[in-house]
Amino acid sequence: MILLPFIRTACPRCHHHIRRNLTQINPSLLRQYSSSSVSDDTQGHSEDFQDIAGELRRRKRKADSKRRQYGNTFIDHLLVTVRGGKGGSGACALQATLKGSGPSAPCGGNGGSGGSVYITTSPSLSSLTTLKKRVIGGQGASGSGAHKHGRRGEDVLITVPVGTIVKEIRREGEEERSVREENDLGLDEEEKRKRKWQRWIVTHPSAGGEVSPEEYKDAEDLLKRENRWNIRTPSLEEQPPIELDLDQPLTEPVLLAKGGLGGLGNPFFNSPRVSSKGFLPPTQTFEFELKLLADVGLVGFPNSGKSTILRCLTGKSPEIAGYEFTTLNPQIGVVRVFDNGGWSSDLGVGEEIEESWVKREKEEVARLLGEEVFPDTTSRYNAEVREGGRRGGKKGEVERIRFTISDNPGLLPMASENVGLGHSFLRSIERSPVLVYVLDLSKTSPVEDLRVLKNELESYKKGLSGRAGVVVLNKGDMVVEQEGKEKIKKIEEYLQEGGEEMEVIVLSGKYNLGIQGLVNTLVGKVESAREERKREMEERERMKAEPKRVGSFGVRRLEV
Ligand SMILES: Nc1nc2c(ncn2[C@@H]2O[C@H](COP(=O)(O)OP(=O)(O)OP(=O)(O)O)[C@@H](O)[C@H]2O)c(=O)[nH]1
Ligand SMILES: [Mg+2]
Repeated sequence: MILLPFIRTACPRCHHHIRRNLTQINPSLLRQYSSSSVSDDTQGHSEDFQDIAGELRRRKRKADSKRRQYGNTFIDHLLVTVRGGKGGSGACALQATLKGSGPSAPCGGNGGSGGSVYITTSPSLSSLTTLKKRVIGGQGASGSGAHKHGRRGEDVLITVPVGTIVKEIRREGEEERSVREENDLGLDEEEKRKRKWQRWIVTHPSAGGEVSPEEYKDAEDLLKRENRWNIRTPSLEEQPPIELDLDQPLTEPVLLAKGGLGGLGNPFFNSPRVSSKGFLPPTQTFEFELKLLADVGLVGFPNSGKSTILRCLTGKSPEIAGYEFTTLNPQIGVVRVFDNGGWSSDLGVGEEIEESWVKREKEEVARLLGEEVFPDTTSRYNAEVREGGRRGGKKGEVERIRFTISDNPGLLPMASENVGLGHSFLRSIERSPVLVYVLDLSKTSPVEDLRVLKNELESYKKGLSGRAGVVVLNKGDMVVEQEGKEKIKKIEEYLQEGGEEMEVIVLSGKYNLGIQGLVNTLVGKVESAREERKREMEERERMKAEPKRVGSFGVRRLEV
């Protein structure tokens, strides 16, 4: 019963349901076909319809392959071409006059300016997936008769996650591009001049024959006087590239690309057949790089239990499975810690965390039996909060601190050389002030794993390995006491040798044991990292406010 509507909608031969699908997907495609023989086809399975179904399948396949190509739905690096909208052209129009009452006055309106492209941040985004590869501001409308100016083009807003770094890497003015192309073609000066006129001036030869070079020249001079002729785009050397580090939410949008000026109508040229074109702004290429901003980052080899630990700490339920590279994209969860030491988890101590496929199968059975199934843990968690039956966060309990934690794809030796998922994940932990090494205690030599992890972080970025303040030895349930003690001793000795102060915590993520100790440690680390950052910010502000001094005489420089 549940599957029936889905199957009927997906049936490529059923006229009615395909038709409904199409209205949702592409109205223009539907319009194109609705006038054809479909309505005459009483069976509802006409040739045209098979074409549409094929087209839909082709599009879906294309979209799916694109998604796969980008590793599911997470993108953290992207090049985007941005251009402000083109200005609309000025109009050539003449006022209607009575017969014999002299020449008509020009009355063409100016073109509207093009829309600009702005950028803003959204705390609800955690990937660059929603970004288009080409963003263009709306085009300004052309002017029209009776001095009607064209409408302004619409502004476009790009929304990115907090933590995105934006860098302008290429900028090419349309005028410069045309000139370069003309030089490549080897055109002579006369031809170049003509082309330039055509680029900037609109003419209407229908109103009184061919436009003479003198008329063009006059129009050029007038536009030059208004600084609307041959608008140059400064190169990246002349005007530094735009660089934004959006590590804080933006309070208001920032301009990336300005829309072009609109053209001028024929009254400006005092001519019946000359107006000017709108300005086509330069094309800018931006590099977008997302460095997620979680307070805590989990780092470890594949299968060490990072996702299981995220599940223990938060209401989030990431994919958990007994094979490597289950997690392909960084996941961020929020840990809320309450005054009584409890935290935001719906699990009881010792409660087993099942692998995702087991959980899904059980849910399916429960659904068939008609039992209530929460689609994910977040809603189960919310339901329990509502009922007040959850540990921590009950009515009257106060939240002490809240921090974010990222579960990352597993790291492989040579990840710093981009082996495995390499940089894509190292990029996202780079900004977490607290890193947690997650080691599998059941493996032969966890201390060797720790050594490799540290080396990888260090070779990716100097000093990064020292940011880790915690070593978690997971799967503590899988080792016998003596073996466990020996392994822990080796790790502690290794840390002592390096003179590193790291907390070592043994736990079992799968059975939700020992998590309280991890929560307490993380709270301490996050609090001191935040204080440190606050101090740094205050210091930076102080440096900015201090008057600049020249030489050793302490003379104040006059700020102009
Ligand atoms: N016995 C035991 N098994 C665990 C423990 N923690 C995790 N596991 C199991 O280890 C396997 C891997 O767990 P994940 O949480 O998916 O590991 P991961 O580090 O996220 O793995 P990748 O996403 O592939 O990098 C799963 O089968 C878990 O059930 C634990 O404490 N004890
Ligand atoms: Mg995982």
